[in-house]
Amino acid sequence: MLKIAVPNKGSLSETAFQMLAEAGYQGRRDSRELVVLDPRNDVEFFYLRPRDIATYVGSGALDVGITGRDLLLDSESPATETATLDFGESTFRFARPKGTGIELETLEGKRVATSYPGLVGAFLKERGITATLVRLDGAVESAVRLGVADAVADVVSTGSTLRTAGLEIFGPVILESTAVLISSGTEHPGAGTLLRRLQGVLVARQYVLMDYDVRVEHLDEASALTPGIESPTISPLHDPEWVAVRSMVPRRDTNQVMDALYEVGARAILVSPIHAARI
Ligand SMILES: Nc1ncnc2c1ncn2[C@@H]1O[C@H](COP(=O)(O)OP(=O)(O)OP(=O)(O)O)[C@@H](O)[C@H]1O
Ligand SMILES: O=P(O)(O)OC[C@H]1O[C@H](OP(=O)(O)OP(=O)(O)O)[C@H](O)[C@@H]1O
Ligand SMILES: [Mg+2]
Repeated sequence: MLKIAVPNKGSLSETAFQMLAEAGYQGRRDSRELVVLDPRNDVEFFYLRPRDIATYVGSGALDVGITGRDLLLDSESPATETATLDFGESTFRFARPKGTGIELETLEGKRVATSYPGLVGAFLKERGITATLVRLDGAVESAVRLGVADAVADVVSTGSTLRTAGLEIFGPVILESTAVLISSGTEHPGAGTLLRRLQGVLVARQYVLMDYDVRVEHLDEASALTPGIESPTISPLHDPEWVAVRSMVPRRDTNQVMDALYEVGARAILVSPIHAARI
């Protein structure tokens, strides 16, 4: 039975839960449940703090898990990233009080507050900078104002928490993070199925199915606009001068592709959602 670690709370938990449900797995019915057995799929889910997931998977106690890349690296666990899951995107950055002019080079000897000392420590060490890391659990943006640090290093998404705290980003990007699937490294037959199912959910979310009719002489032009993942499906129509085309198109490009297809003479352009996919 495949043992899967999933976030029980925090920014990643809701989307992780939704993706697993879309992938056909049994979710928990009550937020107090910590372990959920899913015998139909031969898996067992362990609801854990996102920060602890890499530790459990790295130790081999659990086979795979969903967590953030930043949390995985911070943990220094031997677990490895096997796929990105395209949610929970964030950037890990240094920030300073507006106008103080602290730079990466001048962090030497200064105090940097962070909830990710493993990640920040490794980044500074690689660059030969020695700073004092002040480990905090959260809300690190307040650390400078409260006098326990000279700068902070934290997760930035919209940047509004930083702005509100009177801070500004400086220095290089420490890490581009996203939710990831991680593995203990031991090959488990169920792990491939989980990965394919989650990738199927991502494809179903990111693509639509586009159907249209086009005159044969414009087919090359039209299918160049809708190359699909492998190649578009071309079907004959009763009128031999026309063909029907079906292809997957990135959801965010839907309207631009429809406009361009119309321009090259395609008609009856129809778009439908994809419920599930196995690519
Ligand atoms: N505002 C955000 N936008 C996107 N991703 C975020 C955001 N905040 C945290 N994350 C990501 O979520 C993961 C952190 O999980 P965590 O459970 O600590 O989230 P959290 O929102 O900080 O929860 P909590 O603060 O309740 O512990 C990291 O991978 C981080 O990059
Ligand atoms: O750039 P933004 O969109 O403002 O998001 C970034 C903020 O979100 C997270 O905080 P969270 O809400 O998880 O609180 P925490 O600091 O207590 O973890 C993160 O630690 C930042 O503080
Ligand atoms: Mg947080």
